[in-house]
Amino acid sequence: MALLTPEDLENINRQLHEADSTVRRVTGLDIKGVCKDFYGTTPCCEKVGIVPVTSGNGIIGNFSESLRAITEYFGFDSFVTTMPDVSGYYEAVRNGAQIILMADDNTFLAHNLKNGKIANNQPCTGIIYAEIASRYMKADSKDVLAVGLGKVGFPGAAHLVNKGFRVYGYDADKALLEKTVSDLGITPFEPENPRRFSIIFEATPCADTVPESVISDNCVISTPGIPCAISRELQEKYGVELIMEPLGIGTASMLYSIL
Ligand SMILES: NC(=O)C1=CN([C@@H]2O[C@H](COP(=O)(O)OP(=O)(O)OC[C@H]3O[C@@H](n4cnc5c(N)ncnc54)[C@H](O)[C@@H]3O)[C@@H](O)[C@H]2O)C=CC1
Ligand SMILES: N[C@@H](CCCCNC(=O)[C@H]1CCC=N1)C(=O)O
Repeated sequence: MALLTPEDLENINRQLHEADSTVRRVTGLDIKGVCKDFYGTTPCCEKVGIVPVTSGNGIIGNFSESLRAITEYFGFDSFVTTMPDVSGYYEAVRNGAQIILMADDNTFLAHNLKNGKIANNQPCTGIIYAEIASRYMKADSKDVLAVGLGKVGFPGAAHLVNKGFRVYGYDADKALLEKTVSDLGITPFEPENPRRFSIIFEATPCADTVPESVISDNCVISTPGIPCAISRELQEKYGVELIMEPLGIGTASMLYSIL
């Protein structure tokens, strides 16, 4: 699993603000507005306990601190426990947390202790980035290119199919692409005869996975994938609306989904 680095999370508040203004330009709503409209829920200062976890590759510098800044940005009352792991979980509950946020190297979860609802970051991230892309006000058709059909990309592509979009899918893993084509009934995209899209959704751990041949002027590229799916040069050349942020939008999706 591709893990975040402390560098990915630098200036998380600036990254969130920048992503929010792009989301507003693309959909007419800010991230809060999209989450509220999509999930039908609104935060009202729920107490969120953020528990650092030392397993596997261990604690990621400023991961917990970023989650605190993100939860505050979206209207929650949050704290990071002083202890990690089991002791931290105990500390969070004893200090009145209604929602637990914690992540090991494979699963990043949000658990609402009051209503029992639980969310996983990977599907929640794919679905919210796909939802934002699907709300692009200037889209010229219902055709979408989805690049990367893994733990984040597949749920996002499935969400776009469910919303009635014509999804053209691509993944470097041919077997996975074939399975996704049959599971979701999407069209396999062939890089050898490309066409241009006004909506592109990318979720891969590789850079430059969206070729120039598929980019149309002012298209939306909604991409949780890290590193970025296109170069700064291509983004400027085509006036691409790039929705890309390392942690906050996916975390908001998790939290709104369990309220
Ligand atoms: N921004 C955010 O909030 C979040 C970002 N992520 C990031 O999203 C990315 C995807 O995560 P997962 O879905 O969990 O990974 P995954 O490994 O389950 O799926 C990635 C997929 O991309 C495909 N792929 C790799 N290189 C490719 C290429 N050049 N062209 C086409 N397909 C290619 C792989 O075959 C794989 O199927 C990672 O970079 C991860 O760090 C994950 C969660 C949240
Ligand atoms: N155990 C560590 C956190 C590990 C998080 C690993 N997961 C990722 O990097 C995923 C989450 C969103 C994007 N990638 C800590 O508590 O500091």
